[in-house]
Order: sequence, then structure tokens, then C-alpha cells
Amino acid sequence: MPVRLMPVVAAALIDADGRVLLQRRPPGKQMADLWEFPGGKIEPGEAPEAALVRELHEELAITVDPAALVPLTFASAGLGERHLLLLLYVVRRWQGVPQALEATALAWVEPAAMRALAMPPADVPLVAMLERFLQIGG
Ligand SMILES: Nc1nc2c([nH]c(=O)n2[C@@H]2O[C@H](COP(=O)(O)OP(=O)(O)OP(=O)(O)O)[C@@H](O)[C@H]2O)c(=O)[nH]1
Repeated sequence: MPVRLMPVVAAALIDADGRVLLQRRPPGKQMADLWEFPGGKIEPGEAPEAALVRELHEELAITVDPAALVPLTFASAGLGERHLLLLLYVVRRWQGVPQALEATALAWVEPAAMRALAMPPADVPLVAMLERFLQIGG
């Protein structure tokens, strides 16, 4: 059965205290009001890293060197009529102070507190993996 693949890139920005930046999706969008990792869809012909650098600039007004994007894990899940392939990167270096240009809120969250937030279903295993990764000093 053919699927319509939807490739999405997302970033776990980690600050000096080991907290993770999450943003809240605006009302009216798919998955409204859920907390998510900043990011978005890869456009046709775009490399994943270029897409993530672009999205982080559009959503947070920060500049990120593609070399600072460290692949961590991915999610693969049906999403309506499409199939989401969500690539999660860890980012520890960027320029600028993140601003909520598209989200309704930003929050720096302790890793253990992430799973208490309402997030899209595909993010649940990503959050578990990220928490373990940060626990072992990744
Ligand atoms: N950015 C992001 N998207 C996620 C996450 N988890 C998850 O299921 N998604 C889904 O991946 C898709 C990303 O689309 P988006 O709407 O953020 O992408 P975009 O910025 O390109 O938006 P647009 O369609 O308004 O141009 C949405 O269906 C969203 O619900 C996540 O943690 N971060």
C-alpha cells in the first residue's frame, strides 16, 4: 500500500543547564496547543539539515550552524492520510535568543518534566529517548 510520506525535522535545543526548549503550537493548526520540538516539514529538494536551520530561523529567530545539528533519533508513524517521518536532532550551539515567532509560548523544560506535557503522539518515544540520552550525559 503506497503511503504519502511527510518528512519533518525537529530540534531539541539544550541550554547550559541541560533544559530542553519546547514550543506550544498555535490554535487553529493541526495538533493545536500541544507542546512540540521546534521544526517543520522538509520542502521538496531541501536537505534535512537545511530545512531545520531554516525552520529554527523562521520560528525562533536564531541562527544555527548545520554542523551543530546532531542526529539523535526518529519517529515513524501514520498521521491521518500521511506517514510522518520525524527526524530529531540535538542542538547545543546557536546564535541569538529564541523568540516565539510562530508558537504561542516557549518553555525551557527539565528533561524529567517533558513527559508531563501534552505533546503529539509521535513525540512520546522521542521524549523518552531524549531523557535517557541526557541522563547519561549526552
Ligand atoms: N515541528 C514539529 N512537528 C511535529 C512534532 N511532532 C509531530 O507530530 N509533528 C508534526 O509534524 C508536522 C510538522 O508540521 P508543521 O505544521 O510544524 O510544519 P511547517 O512549519 O512546515 O508548517 P506549515 O504546514 O504551516 O507550513 C505537523 O503535522 C506536526 O503535528 C514536533 O515535535 N515538532
